[in-house]
Parts: sequence; structure tokens; C-alpha cells
Amino acid sequence: MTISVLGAGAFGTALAISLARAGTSVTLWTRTPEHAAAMQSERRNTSRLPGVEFPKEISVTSDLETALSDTILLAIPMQQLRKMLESAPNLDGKTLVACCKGVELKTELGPVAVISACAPNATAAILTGPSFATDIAKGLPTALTLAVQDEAAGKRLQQSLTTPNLRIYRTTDTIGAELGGALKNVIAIACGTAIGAGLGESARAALMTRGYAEMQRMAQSLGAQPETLAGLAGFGDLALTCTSDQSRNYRLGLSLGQGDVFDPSITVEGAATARAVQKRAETMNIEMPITDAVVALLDQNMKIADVIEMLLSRPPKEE
Ligand SMILES: NC(=O)C1=CN([C@@H]2O[C@H](COP(=O)(O)OP(=O)(O)OC[C@H]3O[C@@H](n4cnc5c(N)ncnc54)[C@H](O)[C@@H]3O)[C@@H](O)[C@H]2O)C=CC1
Ligand SMILES: O=C(CO)COP(=O)(O)O
Repeated sequence: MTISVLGAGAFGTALAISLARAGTSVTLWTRTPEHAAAMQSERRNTSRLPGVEFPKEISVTSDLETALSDTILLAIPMQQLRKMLESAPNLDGKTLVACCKGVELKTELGPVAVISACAPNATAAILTGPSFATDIAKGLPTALTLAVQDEAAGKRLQQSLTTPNLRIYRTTDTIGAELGGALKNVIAIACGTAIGAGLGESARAALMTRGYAEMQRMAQSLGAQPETLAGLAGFGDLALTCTSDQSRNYRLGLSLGQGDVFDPSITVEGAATARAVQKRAETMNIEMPITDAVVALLDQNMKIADVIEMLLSRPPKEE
């Protein structure tokens, strides 16, 4: 079988390499002919994963029509997903697997909901969980959550995407899976900020724990199962992203905490997602004080000292 990977950034390239190493034929699509030609001739993605050579099972193209097989991994940033789907030819009958983490700013929808809106006759899925692209590309052991509403389709997809180094757990809870991956990025920005500002590791642990409570509150209000948030898609990814400076969301937080400028060309999903989640929470009347704090810091509406005071002076509560 052939699997298509749309988006030759760090994550799409890493997934393509992992699948190809396991013997799957992979078509890796990138939007510019120049990038496709460079990857084809160098047999690597110099801009995103320079150290890793492509297995022979990867073919590269910038022609979207010929790139589409029956199973398509969508590895482009969340805010670009709709545009990408709208530009694709007929997607009826395809299985479309979101590999992005976020909430769309203009609609407050997650990736599975965006896929379902843009391609109603396709099967929508999401692959998410703790996984740095560089770890996957190096062949290090990684475990992910695959969420598909249709159980039979989920089982087939789980088989197709499993490799010797990539262990995939299945669920039908697409809402929990997409929210876990989206919301943990916001908390990772908060944790990076705390460490960057020198607030200490106890403060980070508090933010992770109360952030997790915030994630559960919103996700359950939207119909997610608490177990999904407790699994790889939620707790697992929260633990990775809030503690590693390999994470771009965490690094953006570090910069905010240190008062440094962060390179705006780096993909940081948590920034737009924090704003989208804040809007959604306001409509639903859900308290999300850490998300509010992240938005205030990103928009430069509050100083870190004021944010700390705001969080610590909230009325006493039961845990
Ligand atoms: N890098 C990582 O370790 C992981 C990333 N992810 C998720 O994967 C998604 C993509 O992230 P990365 O690959 O790391 O980002 P990246 O910045 O390395 O690559 C993004 C890719 O998307 C392409 N792109 C951007 N806009 C596009 C558009 N309108 N149409 C077509 N292609 C477009 C860019 O050309 C680039 O190749 C994000 O949602 C991220 O949260 C998930 C797990 C791990
Ligand atoms: O989602 C990720 C790891 O699971 C990657 O995190 P960043 O997008 O913060 O780099």
C-alpha cells in the first residue's frame, strides 16, 4: 500500500521516514517544486531534518493530484489545514489523518472537525501524542494515539501506521484526542514562561497540574472522555512538551519569561490555539485562568509579575 504525507515539515518528514523504513511506500508532498526537487536530489529534508537520509520507499512530489493515495496524513500547521483541504481535488472515500495539534482560530474547531467539514465523504482521523519529529526520524521508540470514530476503520489504520518503533493505541474519542494535543501546547507555553522567568520547578509542576485540570474541564464540556485526556494524547504529551526545550511551544514560553524575541517563522501551534480556546471558553462559561494568562502574555497585555499575582490571588478553592 502507499501512504501519502502532505506537508514536508519536520513532523511529516519524520512520519514518512518511519513508515518507509518499515517497508511502506510513501509519497511525500511539499507545496513548492523547488523543495520537492531538492529533497529528491539530496534524499533528505535539509531544512527540517538534515541528518536523516530518506529510505528508497519515499518518493517526493509537489503535484497534489498525483500525491493523493487512499490514506493521507496531513502534517501541516493547524491554521493552514482548511486552506490545504480546500485546494485538494476530490477527497471522497479517502482516509484523512490529521497530524497537527491545535484549534482553528476563526471557527474554534479542532482538526478532525475541520476535516469533516471540508471533506464530509472522507474518513477523518487524528494521530497525536508525545513525539518529537527528531525522535521518530532517529527510530527511537514512540507511542501515539490514533483516534477514528469508526472502530473498524481505526483498526485498519492502526495496522497500516504501526512500525517497529511506532506503537499506536486506538480510540474512537476524536474529540478528546484532538483537544489533548491542542490544549497541552498552551500549558507548555505557560510552563516555559515560568522556567524562563526563574519561577522554579515547583511553579512548573503546579502549572502542569492545574493546566491539566483546565484541559479536562474544557474537553469534558465538549464531550471528550476523561480517559483520553489521561492517556498519550493528553497527559503524555503534556508531560513531554512542558519539560523539554526540544518543544517549540515551551521555547516560546522561555523567551516570554526571559523577555527575549522569538523567531516568528517557527511553527508554534499553542499561540493561535490559546486565543481560540479562550474565545470558546468564554462562550461556554468555563474558567481557564492559565489560558487567559498565556493570551495576556502573548498579547503583551500583562507583565509576568501581574500574571503571577492574578493566578495566586484567585479565590481559594477545593482541588
Ligand atoms: N515537529 C514535531 O516534533 C511535531 C509536530 N507536530 C505537529 O505537526 C504539525 C506540523 O508541524 P511541523 O511539521 O513540526 O512544522 P514545520 O514548521 O516543520 O512544517 C510545517 C510544514 O507545513 C507546510 N505548510 C505551511 N503552510 C502550508 C499550506 N498552506 N499548505 C501546504 N503546506 C503548508 C510548510 O511548508 C512546512 O513544510 C503541527 O501541528 C505540529 O503541532 C506533532 C508532533 C510532533
Ligand atoms: O507536539 C509535539 C510533541 O509531541 C511537538 O511540540 P512542539 O510543537 O512544541 O515542538
